[in-house]
Amino acid sequence: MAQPAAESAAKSPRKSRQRVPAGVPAHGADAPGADGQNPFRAAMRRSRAPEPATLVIFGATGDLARRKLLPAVFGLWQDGLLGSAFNIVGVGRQAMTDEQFKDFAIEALKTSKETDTPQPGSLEKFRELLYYEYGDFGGDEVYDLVGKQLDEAEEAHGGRKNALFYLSTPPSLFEPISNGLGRLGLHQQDEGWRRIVIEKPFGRDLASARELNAAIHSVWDESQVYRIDHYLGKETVQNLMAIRFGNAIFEPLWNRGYVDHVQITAAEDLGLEGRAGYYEEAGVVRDMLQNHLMQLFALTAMEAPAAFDADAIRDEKTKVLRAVRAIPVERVSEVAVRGQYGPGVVDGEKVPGYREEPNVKPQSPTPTYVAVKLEVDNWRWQGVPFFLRSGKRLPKKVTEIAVVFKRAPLGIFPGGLERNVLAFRIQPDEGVSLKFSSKMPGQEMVLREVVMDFRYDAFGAQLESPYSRLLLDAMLGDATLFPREDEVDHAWQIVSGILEAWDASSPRHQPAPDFPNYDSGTWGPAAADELMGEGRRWRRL
Ligand SMILES: NC(=O)C1=CN([C@@H]2O[C@H](COP(=O)(O)OP(=O)(O)OC[C@H]3O[C@@H](n4cnc5c(N)ncnc54)[C@H](OP(=O)(O)O)[C@@H]3O)[C@@H](O)[C@H]2O)C=CC1
Ligand SMILES: O=C1O[C@H](COP(=O)(O)O)[C@@H](O)[C@H](O)[C@H]1O
Repeated sequence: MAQPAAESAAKSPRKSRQRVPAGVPAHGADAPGADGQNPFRAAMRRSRAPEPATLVIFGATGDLARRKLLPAVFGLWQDGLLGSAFNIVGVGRQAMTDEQFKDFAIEALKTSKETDTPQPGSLEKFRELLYYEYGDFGGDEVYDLVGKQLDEAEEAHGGRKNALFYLSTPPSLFEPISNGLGRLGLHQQDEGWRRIVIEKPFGRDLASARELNAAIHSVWDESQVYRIDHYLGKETVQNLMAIRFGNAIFEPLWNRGYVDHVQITAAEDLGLEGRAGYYEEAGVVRDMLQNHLMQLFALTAMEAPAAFDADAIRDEKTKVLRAVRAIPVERVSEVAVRGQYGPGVVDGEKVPGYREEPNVKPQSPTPTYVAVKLEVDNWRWQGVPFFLRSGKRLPKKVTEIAVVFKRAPLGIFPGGLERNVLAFRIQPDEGVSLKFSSKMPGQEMVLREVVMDFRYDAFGAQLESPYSRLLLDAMLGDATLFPREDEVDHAWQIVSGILEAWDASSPRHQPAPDFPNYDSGTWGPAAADELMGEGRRWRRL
C-alpha cells in the first residue's frame, strides 16, 4: 500500500498505539452517563454489557458513518454501554493517518445533528479509541492490516479478539469485503466472536440478493450475519410489537372481522440530498419499499411469535411475507403506482424537480414515489388490503402505520359513521393514537370524531438512535431486530414484478407515466388515490 508523503511521517508506528486496557471502563466512573442521567440507558447498562470488542467500519469516511454511525457509537460509549474495553477501526480507501481520521471523526461528531451533547472531556477520550486503515478492498493487504489491529487489541481486550465488521460501503463492495475478510480468516471465531453487519440495499433484485447471500454464506455462518434495516431499531417500531403482543385488547380486533384496511406511509420532505449516484440506480422501490416498508408491514400483519427471540419473530415475519399475493408484471398496473417529483414548494421554499437535481439524467425514469396495495392470503387478513406508500419531496416527514377499522354495523345516531383508526406514529411526534366518535356536548345526540393520544415524550426520555440500538444488539449477538436471509428473499419476491415492469432496462418494461407527475410539496400522483378504491382514502397527515 503506497503511503502519501505527509502520511508516512505522521503515522505513528503501530506498536506505540495505546489502547484502553480491559477492566478499566472505556470511560471511568466519573464519565458522562455513569450518573444515571438517562434512567432508560442506566437500566440497559445493568442487563446488557458486551464483551470487549473492536468495531471495524468499512466505509468509515462515508455519509452514513459520518452522520449516523459515529454519533451512535459515541452515544453508546458516552452512556457507558460498550463494556469494559472497546475501540473502533475505520477502514476506507482514502490515505489517512490515525490522527487525520481522529480529526475527521471528531469533526463528524461535532457537525452531526445526531450526536448526543458531549460531556466535558468525552470527545477527547473517545478520540483515543479510534484507529484507521486504508487500501484496496479487492486486495489482501487492507484485511491483513485490520487483522493486525485485532491482534493488537487482544491484550487490552482481556485476551479476546471479538470483532464486529460493519459494511457501510456501496453495495457492490459487500461481497469483495466479505470475501477479503474470509481469505484472511478474520471470520473465524476461535479467539472470540466475529460478526458482520451488512447495510442495505441487500442486492438490487431477487437474483442478486440470492447471489449475495450465497457469497456471504461461503464465508460466514448465518448466525454471524446481521443485515441491517435501521427502521427495526426505531423505538416506535419495536413498540408496535409491544402494543400488539403486550396487551390483550388488540388481538381480538386484529383481523379481517374488524379491520377494513391498513395504511403504511413513509413520507419524506427531503429530496435527493446529493445521493444521485446511488438513487438513480435504486429508486424508491429498492430504497424504501423492499426493506423499510416491508418490515413495517410484516410487523403489523404477522402472527404472535411464541417468544420474543430472533428465530420466533423472524419465523413469523417470514410466514406473513410468504402469504402476500404475488404481483406478477401483468398485475402491476392494478396494484402499484409510481411517481417522480417535479419542482414545487416544500416548507415555504422553492425546490427543484428530481430531474433538475445534480447528477440526475434530464430524462430520468427513476421513481421517487411508490404506492402499492398488498393482499395477504391467510385466514387473518383475507380481504383486508394493506396500502403502502413512500415518496420524496412530499409535504412533510412522517412515518405512520394506521389500522383502519370497519364502520359500526348500524348507525343509530345522526352524524357520520366514521371508521375508528389506531395510528402508530413512527416519527416524528412519536406516539400512538386512537380515533373514535364521541357525543358532542349539547342536547342533541350528535357525534364527532375525537382522538385519544399517547405521546412517547410522556416517558421523559430522548429516543435512542436506531443505529445505537442495532449496533449494541449486534455486539451482544442479538439478531432479533435484523432481517434474516429468508425474509429478505421474500421481500424481494414481492417487489420483483414491480421492478421488472418499471425498470427501463427490463425486457418487460411498462413505460412510465409522464414524469414528473407530482409537484414537490404535494402528496404524490393522483393515481395513488384511485388505488385505494371506493370509500377509502389516504389519511391526511
Ligand atoms: N447515507 C445514508 O443515509 C444511508 C446509507 N445507507 C447505506 O449505507 C451504505 C453507505 O452509504 P453512504 O455512507 O451514504 O455512502 P458514501 O458513498 O457516502 O460512502 C461510502 C464509503 O465507502 C467508500 N467507498 C466507496 N467506493 C469505494 C471503493 N471503490 N473502494 C473502497 N471504498 C469505497 C467511501 O470512501 P470515500 O470517502 O473515499 O468515497 C466511503 O467511505 C450504503 O450501502 C447505503 O445504501 C443506508 C441507509 C441510509
Ligand atoms: O434508508 C433510507 O432511509 C432514509 C429515511 O430514513 P429515516 O430514518 O430518516 O426515516 C431515506 O431518506 C433514504 O433515502 C434511505 O436510503
